[in-house]
Amino acid sequence: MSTRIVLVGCGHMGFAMLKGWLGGGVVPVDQVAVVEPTPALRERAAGLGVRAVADAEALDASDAPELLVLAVKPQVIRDVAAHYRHWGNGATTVLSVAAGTSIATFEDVLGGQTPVIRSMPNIPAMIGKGMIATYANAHVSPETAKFVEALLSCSGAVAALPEEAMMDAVTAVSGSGPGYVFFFIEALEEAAKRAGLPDDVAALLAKQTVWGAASLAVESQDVPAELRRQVMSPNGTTVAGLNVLMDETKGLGPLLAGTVDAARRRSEELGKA
Ligand SMILES: NC(=O)C1=CN([C@@H]2O[C@H](COP(=O)(O)OP(=O)(O)OC[C@H]3O[C@@H](n4cnc5c(N)ncnc54)[C@H](OP(=O)(O)O)[C@@H]3O)[C@@H](O)[C@H]2O)C=CC1
Ligand SMILES: O=C(O)[C@@H]1CCC=N1
Repeated sequence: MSTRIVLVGCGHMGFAMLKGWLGGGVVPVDQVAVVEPTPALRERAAGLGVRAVADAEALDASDAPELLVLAVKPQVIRDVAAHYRHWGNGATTVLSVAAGTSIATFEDVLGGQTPVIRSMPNIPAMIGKGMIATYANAHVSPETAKFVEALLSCSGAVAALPEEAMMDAVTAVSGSGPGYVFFFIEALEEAAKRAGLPDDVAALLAKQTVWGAASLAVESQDVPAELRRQVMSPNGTTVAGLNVLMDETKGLGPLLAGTVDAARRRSEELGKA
């Protein structure tokens, strides 16, 4: 059986996506190969049933996959991609998840006719609840585009972007976003402890509140602002709390705007490095 997908880099994001694909049943395990230099991570991937090797040289160069997924750090992606130059300008489509790295970078390293899909997933892909944005160059065939959409859908919601330039903003919002939300949970837990609650109760309240509110926001016909109003009893406790959180200069609104802007600028910088 020939290899349909080669996944290069099976760290946090690569493994999260691999789990989603195999869980979704879109591709059988014997059609996926993983390249990962770290032995423990290679063993973790092999534990899912896929073939896992330490470097590109361990793969058969004549066995060109339909998809070459690059899930390594932006700082090394150019050097890593160069090991797969023999699959450029051909039938193999490159799917990148790297922050900042442009399609032009892959065309430069692998050849200008190489089909490339740039994507930005996020870590909840691990449990099929990710957000994945994509942008493809003109060389990607409709059949491969359909296969990749089915594959990525195993990991969560998929949105095709109208312009590649939007990828930096997407990275700052949904790519990094789980990090912001995890910190919100940590901060709510800390505040709960400071308010006198035991550690285990504080941890449970923080996680369950964010999970419940996020689930309701996704499932409800009402927009989040309407759901918020439903919690705000006149002159009640929520109003008192939100008066702090919604402060126009020091509240969460300007703080998040600054947060997303800093992450977007860093994504742009990574693209220039
Ligand atoms: N983490 C996240 O939430 C998200 C990450 N991304 C993107 O995903 C990419 C990977 O990030 P992340 O998973 O967090 O990083 P990790 O460091 O967890 O994973 C990258 C893995 O690639 C391995 N690697 C290094 N060189 C090679 C090589 N030549 N061949 C194969 N594997 C190699 C690394 O090994 P070693 O450590 O030994 O170098 C590491 O295990 C980045 O480009 C990032 O921008 C995108 C969206 C979200
Ligand atoms: O922090 C990063 O650079 C990567 C990209 C988005 C999430 N993690």
